[in-house]
Amino acid sequence: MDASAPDTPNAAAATPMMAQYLAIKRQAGDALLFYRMGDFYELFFDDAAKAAAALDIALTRRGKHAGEDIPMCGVPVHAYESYLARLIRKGFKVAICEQTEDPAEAKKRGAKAVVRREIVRLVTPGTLTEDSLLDAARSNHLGALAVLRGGAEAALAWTDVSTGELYVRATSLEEARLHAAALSLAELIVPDNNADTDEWRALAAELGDGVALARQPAQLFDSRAGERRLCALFKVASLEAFGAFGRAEIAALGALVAYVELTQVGRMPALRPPRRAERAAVMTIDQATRASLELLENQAGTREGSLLHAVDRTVTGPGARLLAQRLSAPLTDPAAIDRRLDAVAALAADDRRREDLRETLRRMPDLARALSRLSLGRGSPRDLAAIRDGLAAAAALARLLDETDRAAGGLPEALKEAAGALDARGKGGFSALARLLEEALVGEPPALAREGGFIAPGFDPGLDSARVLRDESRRVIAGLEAKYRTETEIKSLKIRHNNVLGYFVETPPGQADRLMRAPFDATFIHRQTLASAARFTTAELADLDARIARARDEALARELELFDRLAGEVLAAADAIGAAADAAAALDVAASFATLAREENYVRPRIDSSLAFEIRGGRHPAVEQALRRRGEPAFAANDCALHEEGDGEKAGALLWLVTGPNMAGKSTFLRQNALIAILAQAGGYAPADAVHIGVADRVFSRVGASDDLARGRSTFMVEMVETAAILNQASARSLVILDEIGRGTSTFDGMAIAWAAIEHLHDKNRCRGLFATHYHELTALSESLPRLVNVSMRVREWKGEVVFLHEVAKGPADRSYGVAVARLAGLPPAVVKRAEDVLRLLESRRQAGGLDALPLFAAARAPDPPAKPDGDGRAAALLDALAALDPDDLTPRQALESLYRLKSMAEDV
Ligand SMILES: Nc1ncnc2c1ncn2[C@@H]1O[C@H](COP(=O)(O)OP(=O)(O)OP(=O)(O)O)[C@@H](O)[C@H]1O
Repeated sequence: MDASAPDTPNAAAATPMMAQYLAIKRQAGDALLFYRMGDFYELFFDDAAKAAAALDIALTRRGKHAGEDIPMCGVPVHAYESYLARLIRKGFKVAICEQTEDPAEAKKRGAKAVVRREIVRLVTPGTLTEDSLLDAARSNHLGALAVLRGGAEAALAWTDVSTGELYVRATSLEEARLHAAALSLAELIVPDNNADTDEWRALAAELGDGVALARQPAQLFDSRAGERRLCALFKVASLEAFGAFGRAEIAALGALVAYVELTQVGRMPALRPPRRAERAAVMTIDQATRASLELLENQAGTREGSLLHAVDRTVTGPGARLLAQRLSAPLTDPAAIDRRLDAVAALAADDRRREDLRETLRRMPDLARALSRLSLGRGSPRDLAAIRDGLAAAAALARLLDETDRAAGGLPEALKEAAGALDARGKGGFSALARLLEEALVGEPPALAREGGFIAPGFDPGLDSARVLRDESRRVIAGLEAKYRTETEIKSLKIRHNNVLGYFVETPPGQADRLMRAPFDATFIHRQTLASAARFTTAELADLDARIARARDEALARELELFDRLAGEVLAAADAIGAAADAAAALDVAASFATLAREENYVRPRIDSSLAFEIRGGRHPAVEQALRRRGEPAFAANDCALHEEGDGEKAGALLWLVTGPNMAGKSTFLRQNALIAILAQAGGYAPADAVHIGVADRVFSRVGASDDLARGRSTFMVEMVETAAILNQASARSLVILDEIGRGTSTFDGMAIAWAAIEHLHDKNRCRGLFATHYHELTALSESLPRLVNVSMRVREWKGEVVFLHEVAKGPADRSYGVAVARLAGLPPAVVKRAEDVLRLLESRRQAGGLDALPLFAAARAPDPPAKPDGDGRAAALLDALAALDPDDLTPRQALESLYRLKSMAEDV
């Protein structure tokens, strides 16, 4: 919002403080301004109205401006984080404005001078660092998208300010959507001059509400300025040191760094040198597929039931974040996948050592986030303690890995590297820094440096003597109190302290006279008489008071000096500490996969560069666990083979067409195979008896008929747009899962589209794929498509009820059982009954006239039964009459009559 907008007054008629407020508000732009006044951050005008509504706090008034009341609300400084969190979550940006000079200094300029204030930080969704504002288990990515030469060149750069990682990837605007989805960005910086093109609008729509868009001036994306900014930040003469970056990549990195500088108001987090994320190295998974497979969260946006939730056995926040990242971007290089799997295998083989490692990991604080806060000058003594405890845990982890190495006669490469990084072997190690922090800090330091008390006694002689003076003075005061009591013979005399008087002598009012007379009036100076007490000072006490205050200030200043020194030592080792933090997270992920494999009986997948897709006894990770939690029968494992070797007609990728009734397990089967591929390529073990997969470059998954009303597209339109994306993009290496595509339109249209789509996937894309459908007619496709295999979910009928076996069997399903399922679901008996009639009619007509004669709507409207039913019709009528009876509802006489009626109907059949 512009400060000159009609709802914010201009500065002409303002008081000095209001003039200052309005000037700062102009700098804050559209961010809410938290204007520091004593113990509160206050918001005024429109900001106040917005914040009061968003936070559900009182909107009041403070003074007048241009004759009008000024709306105001405030949040207490000591509890501001929780308010900030709520505002950020609701999509606001917040500019924090502090007093940056001592009020006493301001007074020197004149009685009416306003204390200097400045914005010290702009808080946006992508630039959070506080633990209370961050989810320990999720990365918080800030991205910048640069587009050059009208879209011919583009790059996406991203960072997690809370940990300092910095990446960039050359991309196209189209692909940027995919990357942005893979990263689950919290905020994306885009140049404001592009905002009105169709592509950008499409991008913004695709990213949805979860991502805040920060529109920034196009100059921020200037690649030459970006290069200078990056060289200055990383103190190098040329960026070549980190790799050869293209102009778009530099522009994106430059804009990202500039935005961080802008929001952190010059204080840079300890960003690591930029690394290029290779495009080919990871599996591409678009947003629709992520949502449909529920990779990190379920459709409702929570974790339960997601793949991540089912497989997460990590014990640290950074481990959980890394696991989420790996599941979001599985690898495509079999050698790299094997490196990860080797680490999991080594940890799965040794339960005791793995448990020791996990026990140690549990004590591991979030090193990366503590480090980042320290580098931003937002660190606290607790962050120093986190580094101290983290380094101790890292050393213990390295020792445990070395022991495993000796015991197992060797370690896989990934674990060896982790051990090296954990104790910074080759970089001089952490022992000196660890010892320094160990000696310097108390066990559990307080949260705020400015309150002091975090440096351990014995560490610094200067601090110790200041503290001795302070403590001794306290003892002297106790001595003084005893002395005054004896001298005055007032037993209830006390020495007390408050902020106004400092130390003072207090007596009951009745005794006060005594001190105001000779000889005591020479020593005691009267200050105050209250109803309950009289207060005095003495010269001795005043002197002591001053000494204590001096000692306290000295001690505190010394502690703050030591804090800076310790933080400096930590930051000097930032790279090595960052590498140790990464190694611990990777170890946590490997141990998590190993634990999962042991607990849930997962196997090591075989991953190579073939086109194989062979899964024996596969299970759905989330459904399997959910069934167990609910005490239901165990999950039924199923095989899946999507590739035929050799050079016969069927050689190559296979498409499986899965038919079967609703609720039989089609969707579960489809998804479990995609999830196994993702889990395996992320470097995890898989829920199956055996897995052999030739790496998939992309996984596509679509579920028919899911509404997307939020974006105003019809169900069917969404389905078609998404199906088009698959048909246009799937390669022979891709894995495609289509669940009930075509369901969103009329039967014939839907079936025709599904039919054509399968043919295209079979002939043109030649990918591996699974297709679930209700259209039994599609099973006829296998006659013309040699690599299409019909399978179906087995069900058994028992006493007119369907029993789901959840087994995948070769061959098409015989019929749909939809009506039987409807009965199971509790549809009113009359409706079930009517549906059965309609179904029978439809089926008999279909047999007579073939597919073309399927008169769906005519049948549904079929009014009266034929006047003279044929034999079949009479049998049906008899069954209907029987079904219409409710034995519990009949009198004996009615029952008898019914029996006669049925018997006579039976004679006609
Ligand atoms: N292999 C299995 N073993 C045990 N239970 C299963 C299995 N597969 C699915 N189920 C159970 O059956 C339920 C229905 O499965 P699913 O949603 O996959 O059926 P569907 O055939 O796709 O149904 P619809 O056509 O209605 O979408 C699941 O929620 C799960 O509880």
